[in-house]
Amino acid sequence: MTEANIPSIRSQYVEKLNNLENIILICDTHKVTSGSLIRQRLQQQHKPELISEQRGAGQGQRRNVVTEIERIKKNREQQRQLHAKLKEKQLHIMMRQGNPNWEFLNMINQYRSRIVFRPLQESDPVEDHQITVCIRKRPLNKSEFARQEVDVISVPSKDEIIVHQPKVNVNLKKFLENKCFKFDYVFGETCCNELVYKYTAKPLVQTVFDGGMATCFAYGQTGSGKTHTMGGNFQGKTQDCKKGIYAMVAEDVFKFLKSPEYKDLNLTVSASFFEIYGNDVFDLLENKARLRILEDGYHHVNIVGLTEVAVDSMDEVIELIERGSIARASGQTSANRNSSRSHAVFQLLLWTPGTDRIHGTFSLIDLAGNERAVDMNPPNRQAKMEGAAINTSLLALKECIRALERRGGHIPFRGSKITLVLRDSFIGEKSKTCMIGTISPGMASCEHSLNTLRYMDRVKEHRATYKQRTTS
Ligand SMILES: Nc1ncnc2c1ncn2[C@@H]1O[C@H](COP(=O)(O)OP(=O)(O)OP(=O)(O)O)[C@@H](O)[C@H]1O
Repeated sequence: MTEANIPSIRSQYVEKLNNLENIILICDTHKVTSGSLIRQRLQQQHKPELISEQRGAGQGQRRNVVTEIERIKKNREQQRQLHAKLKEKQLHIMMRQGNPNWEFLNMINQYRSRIVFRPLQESDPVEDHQITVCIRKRPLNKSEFARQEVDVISVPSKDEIIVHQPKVNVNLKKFLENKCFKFDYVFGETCCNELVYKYTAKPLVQTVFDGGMATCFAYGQTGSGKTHTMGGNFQGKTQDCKKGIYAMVAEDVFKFLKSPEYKDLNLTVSASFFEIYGNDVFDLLENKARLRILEDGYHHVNIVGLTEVAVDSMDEVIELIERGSIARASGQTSANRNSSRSHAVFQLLLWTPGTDRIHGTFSLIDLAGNERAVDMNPPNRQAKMEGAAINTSLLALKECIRALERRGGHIPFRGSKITLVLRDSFIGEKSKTCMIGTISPGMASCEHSLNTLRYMDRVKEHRATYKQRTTS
């Protein structure tokens, strides 16, 4: 090989890479088409009437099912191979473009190539827990792609998550610390809000109709997807509130109300939406009016003057969610210009008719960004106070949930305003809670992601397990 040959060899190499990219794209399109066909067929086969017909039809049909399963298996294997090729291609592109973190990317890809991925699927059973702790990883966003951020989070199975933490030792040798955590469910970047809802808040709707208190929290770093999960998908700057857990819960509540089992109870529904910033409560349905929390002689905690709107259709609920979300984002209080500094609480209350007795309550909470609680260098006194208040409230919350799981003993709900307001959710046999930890996948967020996972791990200490391995 002479020097003169180098440009022509390089252009041949680039051409080959481009061909490989085209082949992968074609295969990918084919895979999607055939995948959806198989899914359609399987859905048809699972219709109850068809299943009973199939039973009668006997051996021939059974053979068809076996062939179909084999085809799915083959398809899954092809998908895995394509996935591996795509990752390899991504690595080549990053190396060509001079990504400073390509060595870490290479190590992560090597690690992933040894994992057998088995993510959560719609058909997986929903387990019954008093406290459900789960994690959701969001995909890399446009600006992270532009910064050539490396995705350091892997979701190998429906209940495991691995953080590939990049490290450099004293000899300047780069290596990874792969930290593996286990939770009730882990949702990968391709999971939609509907799937997250199915395994988290949906099972708690029954609790409310059984006369209990249900609570669902979204916890995580700013920008990790808490509002996306609770309030709904963003399309640009506009939020589709129908696609969030707030709205999905309301939809199921209305379905339950009409069901033969609960129709005769004639329960009515009301909704409220407020925000807790520091030690103050602001009404999101009333121009962020400042409210006071008082405890009556029966130890009932009341938010004095909170707007509660009677609702009996989804349109009314969506209107309230939109109104509250806009008020939260607009930041009318001079102090709180950023939604990530406050906890937002959306509540649906079921009332027994003709009385002032609450049958059950569903509280949905979009918590403040947890990185603010650990900010070691706040820019000013106000940020320092904010950070301290968030830290105190998140610690108190963790202790209250742990006390709920221990069933009995001291519940430190006076530790913060959020736990005081949600006091009733931490007592009683019928209370159920779900925590969704949200994770940003980028390398720059690695420390914050680990903090979120450790916090969630401690919420449910006796069940979650934690392993740590180091590879170089
Ligand atoms: N699972 C996801 N899939 C696709 N995009 C997502 C996902 N989660 C979050 N995003 C996007 O990431 C961005 C930040 O998400 P979001 O506003 O929900 O974060 P957050 O944790 O609520 O932040 P903050 O604490 O500031 O309110 C949004 O543009 C959102 O659309």
